[in-house]
Amino acid sequence: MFPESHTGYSYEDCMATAVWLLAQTAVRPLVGIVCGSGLGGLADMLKDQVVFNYRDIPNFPQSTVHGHAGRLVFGTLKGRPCVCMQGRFHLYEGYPIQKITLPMRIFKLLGVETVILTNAAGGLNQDFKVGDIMIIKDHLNMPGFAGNNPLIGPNDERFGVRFPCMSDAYDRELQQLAMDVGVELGYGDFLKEGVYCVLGGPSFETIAECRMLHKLGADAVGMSTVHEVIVARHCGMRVFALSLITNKAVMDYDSEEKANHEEVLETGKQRAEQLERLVSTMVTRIGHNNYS
Ligand SMILES: O=P(O)(O)O[C@H]1O[C@H](CO)[C@@H](O)[C@H]1O
Ligand SMILES: Nc1nc2[nH]cnc2c(=O)[nH]1
Repeated sequence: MFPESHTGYSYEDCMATAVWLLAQTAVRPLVGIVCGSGLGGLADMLKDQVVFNYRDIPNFPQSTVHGHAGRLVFGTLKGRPCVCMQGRFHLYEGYPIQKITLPMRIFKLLGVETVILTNAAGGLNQDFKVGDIMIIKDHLNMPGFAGNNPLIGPNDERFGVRFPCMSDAYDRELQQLAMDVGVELGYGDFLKEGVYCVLGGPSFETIAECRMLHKLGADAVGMSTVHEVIVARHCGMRVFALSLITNKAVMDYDSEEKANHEEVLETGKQRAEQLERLVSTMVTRIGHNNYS
């Protein structure tokens, strides 16, 4: 049904990748960042970079999407050790769901405690504008409803429990921190919060689908993040995620608008600076070791 859907990636495989990476950099990251479409500039903020192309990392998939560079960048962000995925993997690229989420387990084995995920998304909430930043407070996992969940297959307790809780997936303290930092930076007018819905893609939604998702309680729709969140929470990392609203979902049969990837990348460029400042300021204020 799904590509290689039951071939997991063993603890030993993940450990081998983590050990390989740790042998080549002195950076011991506590924060892991995932850059969404057109948001790879976040990785460029890291100082004293050690960069790996995905193709050179054992067991790593390759980025195939325009706007996802395919580099794992280690470095420091205002003195804090970080690792940053400049490019993520999506279901529609044809990878098994376990493979697109593999980097979360490698983050864990590298010592990462907090994961910050970003994405580009279509706005369903009628109060949202293009360029708004939505702090994700919850998600709707549509592929999960159809039986496609990254934790399907044998469970290795060294990563986490068989049935992980998801009602606390998005850390509330980090949501509040983002709101506080955003307001301090003067971003209050375009900082929102809401529910992100993941679909498989790569086709964008029909008008009827957008209307349905909105009725179901989704504020934004995209094709990523949720699978990574599930795997990150399963192995006990703290999660913060945000969506840049890059386009308005088309909800009206009279509309002439058409979702397209060029607009997504263009909006990313326009908001890059604020998004980078928001994330980097958050990183300097995140406590570690028992989340102090
Ligand atoms: O979620 P990210 O990786 O930001 O990318 C989003 O942008 C692409 C569509 O333009 C899709 O891949 C969608 O998921
Ligand atoms: N599914 C989906 N993904 C997106 N990524 C950026 N915009 C969109 C959108 O409108 N729909």
